[in-house]
Amino acid sequence: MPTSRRQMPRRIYPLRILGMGLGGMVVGVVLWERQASALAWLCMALPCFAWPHVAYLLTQRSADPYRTETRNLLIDSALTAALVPLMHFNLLPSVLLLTLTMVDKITTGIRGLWARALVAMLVAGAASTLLTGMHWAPETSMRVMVACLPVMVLHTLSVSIVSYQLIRKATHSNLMLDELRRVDALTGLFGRGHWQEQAEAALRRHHTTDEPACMLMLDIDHFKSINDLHGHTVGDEVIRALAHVVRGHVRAGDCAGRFGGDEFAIVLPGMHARDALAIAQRIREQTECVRLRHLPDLRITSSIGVAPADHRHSNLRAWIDAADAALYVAKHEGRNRVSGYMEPALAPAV
Ligand SMILES: Nc1nc2c(ncn2[C@@H]2O[C@H](COP(=O)(O)OP(=O)(O)OP(=O)(O)O)[C@@H](O)[C@H]2O)c(=O)[nH]1
Repeated sequence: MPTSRRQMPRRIYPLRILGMGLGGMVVGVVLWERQASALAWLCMALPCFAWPHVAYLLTQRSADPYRTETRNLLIDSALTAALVPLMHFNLLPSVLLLTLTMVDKITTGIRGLWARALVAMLVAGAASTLLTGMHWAPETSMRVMVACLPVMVLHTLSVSIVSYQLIRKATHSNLMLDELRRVDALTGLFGRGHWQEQAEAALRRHHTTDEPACMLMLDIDHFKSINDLHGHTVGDEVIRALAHVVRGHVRAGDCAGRFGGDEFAIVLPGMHARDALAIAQRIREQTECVRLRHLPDLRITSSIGVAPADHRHSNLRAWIDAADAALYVAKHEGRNRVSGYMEPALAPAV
């Protein structure tokens, strides 16, 4: 069961004490004004002051506290509606208490609870009218109006505070979701979706303003054998180490992402092919220097294809294909090298 559901009874307990207690005081003022019988006072005191504790005990002893609490919420509404005939339909407190109990049901976010509460209120209101008799005295005195004020103020404030907390929580969760969508969990580089959006933006800029941009497609050499020989955990470590190298060679405005398993893609906006090839060479050289602490003899190399953005690239796919083609050349020519699309392949700088 989600934590929020498990904590629901504990969260509601003090709110129920406060809400029912303040409601009880309003009803008490009405009963006092009309000099109600002791039985009427008892009928007010039990739901308003004893019920919150009974409800809490019920949830504490329940095998399914969430379900019990949902039922308790319906009982809250029924008890509130039963107070209305007891107050002889005194207009302001009746409308106020019925509205607030409905607001409480709606703000739980439990699907359909308000509709079930409405039924419970109608039944309880009718039953209470039958038992107490139909006495119609809707006028509200100034004294009762004043007694209603704390309920209005405190309820509005508490609902606002809860809404504020919920909005903060939802905003935080949305940010986390966005972060998960943007960032690859293993490497901390951009995930493929976000990388593609950035790459598309760079290509669009190239088409509209002629701003140069280059794409680097990097693949770890013989990565499958690293996995096969040393296991996937070591494979993951190698991927992370490569991501570290990549991160060390990109500027703030560049976009480095994990394209797939052992493949990385980097977009360098504003950069011409010559500079991009130099960066690719540095990344390749740095890859050779990577050492895992517990496997110092493991040698890692990478192959990198470089493709400048071109007006003939009608879409991102075409640009990626160009970088892939360059990567294929680098692999084909023996790996551990950089190959530029339309540029002659560069031998490893040893
Ligand atoms: N450890 C690990 N392995 C992965 C992950 N994603 C994909 N792989 C593995 O990466 C390997 C990819 O190998 P390839 O790039 O196809 O081939 P390669 O061995 O690198 O050969 P070349 O690229 O031709 O040098 C496959 O064995 C995948 O199972 C991952 O997140 N972690």
